[in-house]
Amino acid sequence: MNGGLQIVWVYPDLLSTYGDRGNMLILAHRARARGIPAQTVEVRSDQRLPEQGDIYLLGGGEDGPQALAAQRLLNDGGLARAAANRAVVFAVCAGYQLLGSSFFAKGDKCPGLDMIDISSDRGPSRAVGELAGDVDPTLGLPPLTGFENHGGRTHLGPGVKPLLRVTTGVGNDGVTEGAWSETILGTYAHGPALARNPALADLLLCWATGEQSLGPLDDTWPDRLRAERLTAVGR
Ligand SMILES: NC(=O)CC[C@H](N)C(=O)O
Repeated sequence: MNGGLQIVWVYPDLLSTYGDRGNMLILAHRARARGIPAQTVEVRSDQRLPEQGDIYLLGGGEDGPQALAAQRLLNDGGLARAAANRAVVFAVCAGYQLLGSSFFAKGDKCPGLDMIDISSDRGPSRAVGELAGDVDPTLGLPPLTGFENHGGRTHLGPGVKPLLRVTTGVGNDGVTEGAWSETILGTYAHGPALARNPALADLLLCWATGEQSLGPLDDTWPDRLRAERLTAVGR
């Protein structure tokens, strides 16, 4: 982090469904509100990814754009190199699946970036609706709330931990949701996830800045949103 936080939105032209770009806005806002300068960079799929970013964000996408994004990210190689240098990666849905060894798109098995120990196949039906559950206690976060819409199911290897135990929705397989390892975290939660889960945004900011904690913010509005969404699923 040289003089400020660089937040990179990866391939807005391919991976950006259900308001996932909001994750970038939330991170920049919550950093600046703590006096941490933050710069946002949007990198299209025909451009090289910068490797000095502090946080890389990937969103959801339909099968075709997802497969193309994976191919271009594999050719580019920058995301894997940045993560190997301990950049933070936060990936949603299609972006989450393509960080693993393989995923399915339009019936074909596609190679992923193999950055985390997951693989995805197809489920018996599309998972659409609210997604909620209890986050891995080692992360110290309140329950997660999000919205999911995916056909894939994700299987976790021993190299990653699930992000949460599902209480509503499907996530990876109806039992667990998302995965994390070191400074890479993936989830099926749209919403956008970081607007619905500001504590998760702050965790990513702590990982990126090396801070143990960040000063409190007025979270009246996000708290209202969380209460409304969690009440809707009986929590
Ligand atoms: N919303 C998404 O990103 C969908 C991801 C993937 N194409 C699937 O259906 O599983």
